[in-house]
Amino acid sequence: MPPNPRVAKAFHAMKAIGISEDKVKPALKNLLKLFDKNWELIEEENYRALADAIFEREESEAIEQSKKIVNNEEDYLEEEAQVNEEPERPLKRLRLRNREVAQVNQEPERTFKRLRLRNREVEVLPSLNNTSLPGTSLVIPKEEQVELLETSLQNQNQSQDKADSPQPNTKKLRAESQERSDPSQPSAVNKSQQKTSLRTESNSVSHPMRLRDRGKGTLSPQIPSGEKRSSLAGCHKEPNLQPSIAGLPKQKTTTGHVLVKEEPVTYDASKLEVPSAVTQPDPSSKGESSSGNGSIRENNGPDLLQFMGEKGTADGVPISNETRNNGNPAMVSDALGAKGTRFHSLNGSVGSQFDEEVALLQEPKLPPSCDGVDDGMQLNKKASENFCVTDEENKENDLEDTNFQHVVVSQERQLTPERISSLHDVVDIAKGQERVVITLVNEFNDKSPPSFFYIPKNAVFQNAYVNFSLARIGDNNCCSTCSGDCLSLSLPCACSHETGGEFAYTSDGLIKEEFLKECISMNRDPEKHCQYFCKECPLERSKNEDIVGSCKGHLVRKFIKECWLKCGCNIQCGNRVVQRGISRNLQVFMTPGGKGWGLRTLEDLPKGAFVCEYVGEVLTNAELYDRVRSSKGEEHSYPVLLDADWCSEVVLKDEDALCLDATYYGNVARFINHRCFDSNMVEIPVEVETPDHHYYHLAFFTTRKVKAMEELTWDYGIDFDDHDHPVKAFRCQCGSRFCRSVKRPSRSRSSRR
Ligand SMILES: C[S@@+](CC[C@H](N)C(=O)[O-])C[C@H]1O[C@@H](n2cnc3c(N)ncnc32)[C@H](O)[C@@H]1O
Repeated sequence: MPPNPRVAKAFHAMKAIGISEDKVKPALKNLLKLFDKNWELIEEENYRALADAIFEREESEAIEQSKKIVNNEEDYLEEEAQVNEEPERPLKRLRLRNREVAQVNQEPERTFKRLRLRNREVEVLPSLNNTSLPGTSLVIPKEEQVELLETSLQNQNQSQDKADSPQPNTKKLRAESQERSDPSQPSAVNKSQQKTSLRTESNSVSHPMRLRDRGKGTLSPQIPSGEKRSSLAGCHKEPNLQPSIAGLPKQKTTTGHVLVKEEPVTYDASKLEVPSAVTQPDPSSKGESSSGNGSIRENNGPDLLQFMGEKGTADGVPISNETRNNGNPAMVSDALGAKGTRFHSLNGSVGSQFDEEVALLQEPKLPPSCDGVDDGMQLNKKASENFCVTDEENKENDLEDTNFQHVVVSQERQLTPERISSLHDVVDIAKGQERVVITLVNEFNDKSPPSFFYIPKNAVFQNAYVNFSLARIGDNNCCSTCSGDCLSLSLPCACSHETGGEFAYTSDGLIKEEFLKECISMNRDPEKHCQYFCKECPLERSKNEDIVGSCKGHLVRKFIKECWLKCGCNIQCGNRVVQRGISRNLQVFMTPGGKGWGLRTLEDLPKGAFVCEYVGEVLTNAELYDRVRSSKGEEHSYPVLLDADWCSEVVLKDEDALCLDATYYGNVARFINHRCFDSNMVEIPVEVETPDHHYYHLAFFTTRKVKAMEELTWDYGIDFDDHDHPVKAFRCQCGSRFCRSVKRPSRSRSSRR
């Protein structure tokens, strides 16, 4: 049955004020009954009746819940009141919002004790329905908690007569809400984003992370087109090229960064701060991903978005709405009505016809890992300590399945609609553009997510020359006579030629063991692998056009070659993994170790699993160089260097020397932090649209099994000793025992890389 457009409109109207479908559905159903399906009454005054019904429903649920809590704790409290007369109110522990607090009890002082007890015991909010997602879990700043508590106490004092007269703190809250909803006022999120983008005191600058196969210098020179260059084509080994650059003889990438964290470098990754709140992935999500069901939303088209000549990204000026809406990218800091924003699906039992209508209207359900919040669950201390498992920790301790009992604090339901709308983007930072929902949580501080446009595929910024023409793909570069799944062929097709006559993938969609091993080795021990050396290296020239340093070498990398448009196989072909996009349950989270945001997996990942691609703007190195110079200390995500046929005999033009920058346009990979040497992911170049390595995709695969909740990391290849580089490296907090930024007198080269 086609969806009832009126239901859809009602959902849409509620969504616009931050109310998710699962809340709308039962209320709408009731109203339809109540009004005998008279839609006019519901639609009046922009669905006012519906909004009221939802809020009333919430309130009565809260009252119910509060009553339960009161009953449960009554006895204990009596005891506690006699034994323990704590003089100080442990305000900081309290996380209840005023409405709920006000409903707990009519006696303020007593309520307070109850709250204190409850928070001490469990630090969990009462009775939360399943509308909360890990991605919506945000801790209320401490000051706000205090404010809320005070507000609630005053509310209680006056609750007998339910007077309408505004109370001081309520006023404050209202003012805050109004401010947020007032379009003329920047929202709280936007304010902090502004703060981030305006930060000038720091010395952050970007630099491209170089693919280790392709050389070392990072910033491209301003090369006049047509200038004759000589380079040495061919491959020869030249180990110990730069003994002075310990640990990273082939790459050096450095960066300065805005937020050089003051926290000490920790080598023991297990000593992590206990979080105030944690989220729980649904155990049922384990091992599951949407990859298995073959639901593909977008692919088969060119894997590159063209944004030729877009202005404003280089200097961080946000792109206009029209620009955004016409293209795929969606700015993550957007407020209401964002394309593809999803809310939690319904779970209530609702009547038949309505159900069908609603079911058809619903956007895809969130992955199971996103909705497994157990209401009122007690905080399991062990779980909270383990909430964030570092790869080091996991490797060494081989954590048994820890049955994490993660608890969400401060959930969606407690927030005002205004607040919800300002935060709702964190439900899916990909804004519906990936096959999975990617949530974002901050359990440590009140930092907002960075402002950037989420794009699921690379996009050309301006000058980069990327040629996708079908004519370039010859018979040897595709398998036009294949059908179905190329991996099932007894004799591998032409698309396996580049990987030595064998496909890089197993039939389970993982990278083959040997292939993976070699890629890891190339990253960890580049000196052991074949390199090219340019006579005159464009990357070196970029550092200093007057005195060009010698080429540091360009690794001859292993590439994955995937089937593409001219191939006869289907999109489910086992040789099309990266182009199908992200299929794993991932989450952006605030790391506790001073590295800022990071990316973690919400499900166990096997070794060799594709996680995500590094997506960003395709820039020429010259453009990047300009960008870095003009960014003047602005925080920059890490650019990576792409191939430029460095060693070819032809003259390299500016538009041939490419890199990817995810600072202003990027995907989830822009949140992946660096870990020296033993990171749990490795980057592997993937050739999809082009038959050469001029432009390619950079994909991350796991180097070992990765447990759910572990942070995902990769080795940026930074040379922390490269003080000559125009950009300074950040202070590494990776916690690896092989950390290259740690000064150890006896550190040998091999111990570092
Ligand atoms: C690609 S971004 C990663 C996401 C970033 N943490 C954020 O909050 O947006 C790279 C930046 O993250 C920080 N970072 C990444 N790995 C780090 C590490 N091991 N130690 C300290 N900071 C790190 C640095 O500030 C670096 O410039």
